Amino acid sequence: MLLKKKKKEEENVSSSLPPGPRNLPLIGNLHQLGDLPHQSLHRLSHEYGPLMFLKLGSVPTLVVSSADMVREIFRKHDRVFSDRPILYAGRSSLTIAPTWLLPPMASTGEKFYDKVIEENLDPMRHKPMHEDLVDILLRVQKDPSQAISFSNEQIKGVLTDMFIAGTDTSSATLVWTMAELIRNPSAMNKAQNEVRKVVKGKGNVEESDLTRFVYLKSLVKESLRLHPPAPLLVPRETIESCKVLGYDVPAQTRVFISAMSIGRDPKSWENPNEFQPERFFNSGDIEFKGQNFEFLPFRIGRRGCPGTSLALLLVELALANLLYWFDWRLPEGMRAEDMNMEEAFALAFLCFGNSTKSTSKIKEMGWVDKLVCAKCELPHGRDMMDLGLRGFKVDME
Ligand code: HEM
Repeated sequence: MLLKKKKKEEENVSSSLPPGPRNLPLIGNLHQLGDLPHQSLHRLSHEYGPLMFLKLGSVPTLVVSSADMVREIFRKHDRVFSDRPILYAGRSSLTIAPTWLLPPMASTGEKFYDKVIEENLDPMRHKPMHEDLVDILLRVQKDPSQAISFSNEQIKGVLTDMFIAGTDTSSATLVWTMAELIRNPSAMNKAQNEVRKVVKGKGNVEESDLTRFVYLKSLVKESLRLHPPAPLLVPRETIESCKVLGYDVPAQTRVFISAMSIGRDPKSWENPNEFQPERFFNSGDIEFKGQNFEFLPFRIGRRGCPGTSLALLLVELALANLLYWFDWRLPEGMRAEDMNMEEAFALAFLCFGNSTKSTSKIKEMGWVDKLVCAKCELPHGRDMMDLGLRGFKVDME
């Protein structure tokens, strides 16, 4: 064992760096990433351990893939590991979107947000009852008493961030949860009973009902454990060099925290690959605040997703409405085991190194179209999705 570890260590240029695969000139380890980098890194970490060092092109990169290692790092070096690579910082304060990567989208987005800002500034505009996000940003921008100042460009950057970081992640969570429910009829029954009991004849699930859904919340957590939409979180970068368990971690090392490996780590979770919402049931202990190192779909330490509450609200509300309104089942002859649960590359714009990769999504969404409404016996899975997603839209507006 010791010898094996020694051999692995020797594969790195300097033995004081954490273990990792040998890298090639120029490309480093890029050739080992494949179509689904989070899965390739997960496999590699089985070989090299939960603190793995590699090079993506010339970029020194650290992959952290166990709760224990995350604990070790973030208890001691939270600040050092809280920066983002420079490629995220070009545009706005929060930016996770390297807009230069997607020129056509970026310019379309630019025009769109120009129009939004223009409309909000129009003195003839009908004043809505509540200020929207753009109104608030424009108000703060003009207020001389505010300590911060920012340009229209930065407002556009913030709106882009929210759009990019918020939409695909939330819908992927909803879709994975639906898929798991279809494969687990007893969980589906429990969730449906809970929602229908709480809402009983009201006709619609409302935001105020959400606090009463204990089982439904555990479903969403379990889905995020197994299928985190940002399986490597969003890349961090070390501010300065530091030592982790005696290994050197250089300054400006890119850091991927493998939320996916951590969520399926058998040391932290019993039957880690099984969908068992009960593990979270009534457990107020395991939360999204980044302090439960075995469960990190939204954040770790001081830096994390500012949209967590909104995301949970959107997903829970959509899911509850879908459970309230529909009995879901697959068409005759199609078995739950036949559903394709493979992940596929999906453009969710979370940036992985120098290319856009990848929140994980179910490979073939064909089954969504085939979902049958038990009341009218017609396949209208798409309508169901629309209903859920309309919930998103209404709330986002
Ligand atoms: C299920 C839905 C979502 C998931 C799983 C998710 C997950 C994440 C993760 C893992 C990060 C990086 C955290 C880290 O490095 O520690 C992040 C960052 C971010 N998220 Fe989310 N997110 C979701 C929804 C949203 C929504 C709805 C919004 C806003 C409307 C949003 C806005 C952002 C922004 C702006 C950042 C960058 C923050 C920074 O760089 O400091 N996210 N998200």
